[in-house]
Amino acid sequence: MEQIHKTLRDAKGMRWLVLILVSFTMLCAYYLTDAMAPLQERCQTSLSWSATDYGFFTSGYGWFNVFLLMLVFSGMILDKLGVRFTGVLSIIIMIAGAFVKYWAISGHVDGTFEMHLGSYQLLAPTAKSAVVAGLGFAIFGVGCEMFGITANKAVVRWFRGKEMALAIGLNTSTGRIGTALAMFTPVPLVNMTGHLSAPVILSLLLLCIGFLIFLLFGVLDKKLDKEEAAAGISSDDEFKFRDIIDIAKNKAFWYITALCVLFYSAVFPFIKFATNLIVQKFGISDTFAGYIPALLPFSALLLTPLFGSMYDRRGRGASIMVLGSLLLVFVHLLFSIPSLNNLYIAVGLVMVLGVAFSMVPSAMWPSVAKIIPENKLGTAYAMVFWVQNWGIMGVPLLIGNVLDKYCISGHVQKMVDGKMIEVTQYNYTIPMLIFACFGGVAILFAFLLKHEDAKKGYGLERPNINK
Ligand SMILES: N[C@@H](Cc1c[nH]cn1)C(=O)NCC(=O)O
Repeated sequence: MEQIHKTLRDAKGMRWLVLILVSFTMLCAYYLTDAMAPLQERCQTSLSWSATDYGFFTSGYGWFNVFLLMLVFSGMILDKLGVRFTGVLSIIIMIAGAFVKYWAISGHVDGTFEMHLGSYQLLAPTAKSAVVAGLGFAIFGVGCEMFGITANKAVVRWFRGKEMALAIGLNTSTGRIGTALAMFTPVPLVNMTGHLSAPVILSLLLLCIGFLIFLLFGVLDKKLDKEEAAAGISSDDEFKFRDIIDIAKNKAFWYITALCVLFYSAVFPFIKFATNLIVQKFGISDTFAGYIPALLPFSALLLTPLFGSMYDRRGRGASIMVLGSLLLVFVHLLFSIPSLNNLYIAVGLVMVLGVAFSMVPSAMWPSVAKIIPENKLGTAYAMVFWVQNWGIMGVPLLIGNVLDKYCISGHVQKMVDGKMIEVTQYNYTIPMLIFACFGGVAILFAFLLKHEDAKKGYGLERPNINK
């Protein structure tokens, strides 16, 4: 019988199985990334965290990635040692980070912490539990970002020339299921168990399952290696320092990176504060308030593959990014208007934000693969993520500080565990305007990217599927 499939990746079922295996761990990783977001007020009442403490802890995700250049090293490890090794390493790091985070928020750490350099105060008094939880989140962030670039590279390897954008979109979408679950399960879990750390324990369990599932992917990927070697297909994966210079010389790469950091700075940190925004602005209890931001990843998880598939078949990647950035600004500006405090408006705006949050990622990540050759892709994704992590780290810090300095609108007494506790109220107008500004500059870079593509012919406006 004539041989139909040259390698495993030519077998459709195998490609999609690989996607499922890689994506499950993505779901677990994204769950823990946002699992504390609906618990901002609970952290205030149970651990005495201010908005600044919460912002400080949230910024932890990027500390090691940014300052220790862990993301850049992750890219090098990925391009040098491959997706299987890097994937396993990243999951182990995530588990270690999750454990530290669990330790910090489960009542083992008390008191406050401050840091001085001579007479200069580096860190104002901050809840020690927020500092240790931030350290755990920083370790987890290294693993999570390492896994993100590994998953992207694995998917590109298995899907290039096929349904690449759809596959990347579906992989991201599975991550969004994790984010959606993180929006509405933590509060019920804490209520049920009486422990603030319950969602983190669930994440630890999920990550261990993700580890086992990723090992299965490793078996298939190794088989593909062998088949490609036998067929004389070489994967020129070796990392060279020159790669960083080559990538850095590419103007389109910097436009897409700038768009990435600005766009995501207006989305991921927004998610971290969104539950509290809904509580404060729309007067809903935090048990239900998390359901509204959950609509954001929900709509994104349905629409990201749709836009990915559109991009595969029809092209228009750069235009999709422009439109997505415009929608982002529209939503944040409307959120900033104090009189627009009707719950239906909140639901509508979050859903439109979900559309923007589908459009930009579904076009952005496959576009990187069109601008940068595959053998440098691990390093390229790592460099984009590294810049993006400045935003993921810096913006929550900024918003937390702005809230405590300029946005306190009052205090209310709430009954928590049988005790009356004073809870601070915030007005979110200034934070929403800050998010809108990031979106405004993102639009500019989306246009610059479109223009550069028209000049250099990267094919961002062309379909991905080879006919
Ligand atoms: N670098 C990641 C950041 C992230 C957020 N949640 C988990 N990881 C990223 O940008 N991933 C791509 C995406 O669109 O989620």
